[in-house]
Amino acid sequence: MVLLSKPALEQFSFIRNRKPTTFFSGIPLIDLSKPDSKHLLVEACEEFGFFKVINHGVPMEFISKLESEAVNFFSLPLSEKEKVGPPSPFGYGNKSIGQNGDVGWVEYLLLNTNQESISQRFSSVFGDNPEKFRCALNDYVSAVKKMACEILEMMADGLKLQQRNVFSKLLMDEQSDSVFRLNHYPPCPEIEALTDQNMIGFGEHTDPQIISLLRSNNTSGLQISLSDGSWISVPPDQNSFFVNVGDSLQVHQNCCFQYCKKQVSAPQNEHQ
Ligand SMILES: C=C1C[C@]23C[C@@]1(O)CC[C@H]2[C@@]12CC[C@H](O)[C@@](C)(C(=O)O1)[C@H]2[C@@H]3C(=O)O
Ligand SMILES: O=C(O)CCC(=O)C(=O)O
Ligand SMILES: [Fe+2]
Repeated sequence: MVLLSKPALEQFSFIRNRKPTTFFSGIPLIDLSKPDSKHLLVEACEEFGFFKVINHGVPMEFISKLESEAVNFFSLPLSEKEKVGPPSPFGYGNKSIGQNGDVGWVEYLLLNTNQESISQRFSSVFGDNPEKFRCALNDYVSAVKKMACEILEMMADGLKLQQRNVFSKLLMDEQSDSVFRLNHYPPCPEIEALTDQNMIGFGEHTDPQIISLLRSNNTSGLQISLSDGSWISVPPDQNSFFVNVGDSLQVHQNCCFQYCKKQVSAPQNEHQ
């Protein structure tokens, strides 16, 4: 029998002392079926950097199929899952996140969204029916990419940029480095009961991409940091997607968004 004493547990880098935060109700809501949402979308990117989308067009059938395939995959014995790991950079990972030695109480599959790379390496793992997993992945990833393009094009529209596809073409490029990540946060009741603290699944970070689209089953835990440095809990919603502005868009925002604002608010001055 192995027992972890409290001081030993405190050494655990998975556990932090962050106080639980209350659910926040002010997350901007964007209805993708309304063309007028483009203005709200730009505002949400600028002011908040995080928003929730509804009427996103990703069929619930695709979402449920992928979720059930993911549950099957993560239920496999560790030795089976490790056949497609470690992520270098793509594949199955467990607790180690990224190349900088970060750890979390999470296991995941990290894939390139390029269809070919999704279909190759993983055939051996998906048990009796690899086609089923592959198909669920392809359907889901294609539908989410379509939604991401719609969001990026609405954003370009909202900014009155001449080329509507200025952002979305980066995603549609065959060489696009967009990634798909399937995170599973296993329960850890023993340690949580002993420490009275929640395990950190995926520690504090920013996403380097343009945008990240997040969807979870009805599980709470996602937190975001506001510009004043406070952390808030995002109320889960399994029927919606959450969009996080990544570092690359934030860089654009700092120049392009401000520039476009000037263009919109003082067009005459621009010509003088
Ligand atoms: C801890 C980390 C994992 C990550 C690189 C990072 O240092 C911080 C950002 C993480 C993230 C989040 C979005 C994507 O899943 C990812 C592939 C990325 O580009 O940034 C991961 C990185 C990773 O898993 O390597
Ligand atoms: O799993 C989540 O809800 C968020 C994880 C995350 O931030 C990421 O994968 O970049
Ligand atoms: Fe992230």
